[in-house]
Amino acid sequence: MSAGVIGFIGAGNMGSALIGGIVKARCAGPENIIVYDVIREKSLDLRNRYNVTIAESLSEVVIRAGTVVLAVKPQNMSEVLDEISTTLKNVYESGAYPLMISIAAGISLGYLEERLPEGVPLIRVMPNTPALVLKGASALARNAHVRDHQMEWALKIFQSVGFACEVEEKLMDAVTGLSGSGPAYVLLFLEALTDAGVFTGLPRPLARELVLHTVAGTVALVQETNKHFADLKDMVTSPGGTTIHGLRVLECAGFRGNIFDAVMAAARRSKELGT
Ligand SMILES: NC(=O)C1=CN([C@@H]2O[C@H](COP(=O)(O)OP(=O)(O)OC[C@H]3O[C@@H](n4cnc5c(N)ncnc54)[C@H](O)[C@@H]3O)[C@@H](O)[C@H]2O)C=CC1
Ligand SMILES: O=C(O)[C@@H]1CCC=N1
Repeated sequence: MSAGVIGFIGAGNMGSALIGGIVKARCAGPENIIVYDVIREKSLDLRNRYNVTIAESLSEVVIRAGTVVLAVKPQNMSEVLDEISTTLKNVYESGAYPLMISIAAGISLGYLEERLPEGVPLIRVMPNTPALVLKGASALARNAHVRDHQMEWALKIFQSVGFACEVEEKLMDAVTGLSGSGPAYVLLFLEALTDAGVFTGLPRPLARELVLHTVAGTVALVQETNKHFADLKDMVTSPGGTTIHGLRVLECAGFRGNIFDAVMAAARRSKELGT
């Protein structure tokens, strides 16, 4: 096992987003990243793009990596854990356990502990897809076997692809419903806003540019002024003007309530996936 080697089990949307981000941010060189996916084309694609190493089996990742990221769907987690459990015991007999990191929605530390040998250091993470462009948001929760330096290393990995912080595990379902699933809500909004621009007569490329600059500019406005969202909203909203007419339609359609419901539904699903 090499301490600096990061192994990935699963190279789908999220595994590849993290690998791309880690390489771009130079958190680890491609020579220190090893990947295994049951669909070999996915690993080959990553090797073509980033020059990372391909493993021939799950066990090879566990044997060679000091940190192993489990990036398979929650539904595939049980089979993966069964398969790596024995290898983990063998690795321990010749040294120490690798740090195991799961990014699977809903899969709790307790679930992982039950299926892996006693004493394995485990971190549960909820990242999101903007990690691919180093703008991700991740929350990390650890079990009792994770030492501070291991947590710092894991935070460093996820900070290399954006914002990352440690939270108590009881907050993970809420984090999943908000920032894990959040990019999809935002993209739906961006798409709807663009379509609305097209509906009112704007050429699509222009509508898209206006939407992207409006959203990026608004985020920058909040970050730079640090003002409350409502104060900045009021700045846009003239008495009897255009904005208040638009806002009224959104309020009457239950815009805020729908967002509450969406985040709650996703958080509930995260909880269900872990049971
Ligand atoms: N997509 C997202 O926005 C986010 C996903 N997640 C979590 O990340 C995990 C992965 O999600 P995605 O990347 O979206 O899914 P995905 O389906 O794109 O990727 C999963 C990969 O795992 C591979 N796989 C399945 N069984 C395997 C096995 N036994 N050994 C090795 N590889 C195997 C599949 O071939 C696939 O490439 C999930 O647990 C999800 O909850 C977390 C945060 C955000
Ligand atoms: O939809 C999902 O289950 C995953 C977890 C968070 C974002 N995507």
